[in-house]
Amino acid sequence: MSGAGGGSGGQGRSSGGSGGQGRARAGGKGRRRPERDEARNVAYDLLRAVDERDAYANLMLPSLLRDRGLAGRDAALATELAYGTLRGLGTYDAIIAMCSDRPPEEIDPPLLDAIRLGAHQLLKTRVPPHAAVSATVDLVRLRVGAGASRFANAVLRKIASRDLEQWLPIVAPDQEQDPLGHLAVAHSHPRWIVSAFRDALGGDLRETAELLAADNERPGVTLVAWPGRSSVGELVDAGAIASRFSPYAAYLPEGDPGAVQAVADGRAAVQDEASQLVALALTRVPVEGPDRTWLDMCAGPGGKAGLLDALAVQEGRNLLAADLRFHRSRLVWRATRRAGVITADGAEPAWRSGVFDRVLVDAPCTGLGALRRRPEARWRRVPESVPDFTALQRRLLTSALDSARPGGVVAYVTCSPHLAETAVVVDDVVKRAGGVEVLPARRYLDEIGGLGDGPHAQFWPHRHGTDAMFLALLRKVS
Ligand SMILES: C[S@@+](CC[C@H](N)C(=O)[O-])C[C@H]1O[C@@H](n2cnc3c(N)ncnc32)[C@H](O)[C@@H]1O
Repeated sequence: MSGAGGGSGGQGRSSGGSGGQGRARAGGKGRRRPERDEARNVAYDLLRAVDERDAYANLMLPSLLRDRGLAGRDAALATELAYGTLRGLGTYDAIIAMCSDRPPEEIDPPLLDAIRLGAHQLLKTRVPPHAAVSATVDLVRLRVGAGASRFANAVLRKIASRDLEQWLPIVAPDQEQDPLGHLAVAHSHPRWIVSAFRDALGGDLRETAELLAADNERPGVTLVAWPGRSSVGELVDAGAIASRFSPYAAYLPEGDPGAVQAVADGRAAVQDEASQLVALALTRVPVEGPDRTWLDMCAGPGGKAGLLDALAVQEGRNLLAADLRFHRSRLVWRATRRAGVITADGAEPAWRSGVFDRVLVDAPCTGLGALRRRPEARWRRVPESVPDFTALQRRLLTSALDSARPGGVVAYVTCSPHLAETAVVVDDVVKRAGGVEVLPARRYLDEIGGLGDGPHAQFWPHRHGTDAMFLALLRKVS
């Protein structure tokens, strides 16, 4: 397929403000003024911030929407366009490459982001094709430049000549010859992540495709009713739906969680259901002897600590919550009521060894289990970062076992299903430490189906509607 564009494409001004550009003409033959569409501009600004400043889309978007005065449907549109584009850009770039006279990496980044935004509208939304093309061309005209808008127009018209189903067999590697490459392009994930997911799913490519598809869906909002402070009934009265698995969870089908009174009061919060369940599982394992002191060793920003704290208050236990970073410990302090909160290195603990009855180590990880929530994360992570994480995870789990008393229980948790960060770390540390019993984690998760066959438990977005959270439960025998 021949490329579009010609010499002027991508040579326009780089991204800048739009003020005073209303007199510019639209790209192509049209003589009308380009229209500024605030939802698309916000989406575009978010893409640029992610690219230029390594911004976190989910952290930056709320203030961007607020500053631009977008709410309701406009805010939803801006969010969908930005997140959808960030998630899908692996697929979109493969299609853009077929429709342009230069590979995506040679297109001026501000222009490339705008074209990706247009490609997303054309291939994944119900925006009519002519509106997707003209709105994107207007955006390019206003934000990048006139020459660039002609290039964008030509590329987008080529993209619009087929729908996504028709493009995929053209741009994705053959499914039989290169199944990983096919899944990577068809579901817009880096190949190394597809490979890690396939391994964690026992080599099942069909299920790997289901997981990748689930990663591209917007996750629902799950709330936690902190026991003793609010209840699932209260959340249900506020419009939520009681959850499938956690006795403290409710799904919020629509609306702003901050508008739920219990959340506004700090008696409930937003928390993934698997996050609740792994913390709960730790509290459910019977221990012989005293059960007074609990430790959350990597507690920031305080999701699991919030639930453990509420349970500890109810059951008369003491929780110590630690995090390496001061600002993360402050967030833990805000999320808890009675817990002791400290800034400390869990790998070189400030506390005495062998004193805690229950220890949670929710280790820093690649976060590959939460790709639904962080749309740009899949493109930021690199396989070279895995060994650094696994080295730290080994140190933290070893230290957690050291911190537990004989007979005490340790929960090792990651928000990643990558085997190198999950079972391999646990097997390795258990072997080296000696005197550790591996407990059947599923027994403490109400035997929820689909958590795997081994002693550990692995949640999955496509099976459970949760993040891909991993749990191993270990008892220190001696
Ligand atoms: C996966 S997050 C924990 C999430 C938290 N448990 C929750 O549910 O909200 C990992 C945390 O470990 C912290 N961390 C990293 N290295 C650490 C260390 N050596 N000791 C203690 N905390 C550490 C990070 O700052 C980060 O807040």
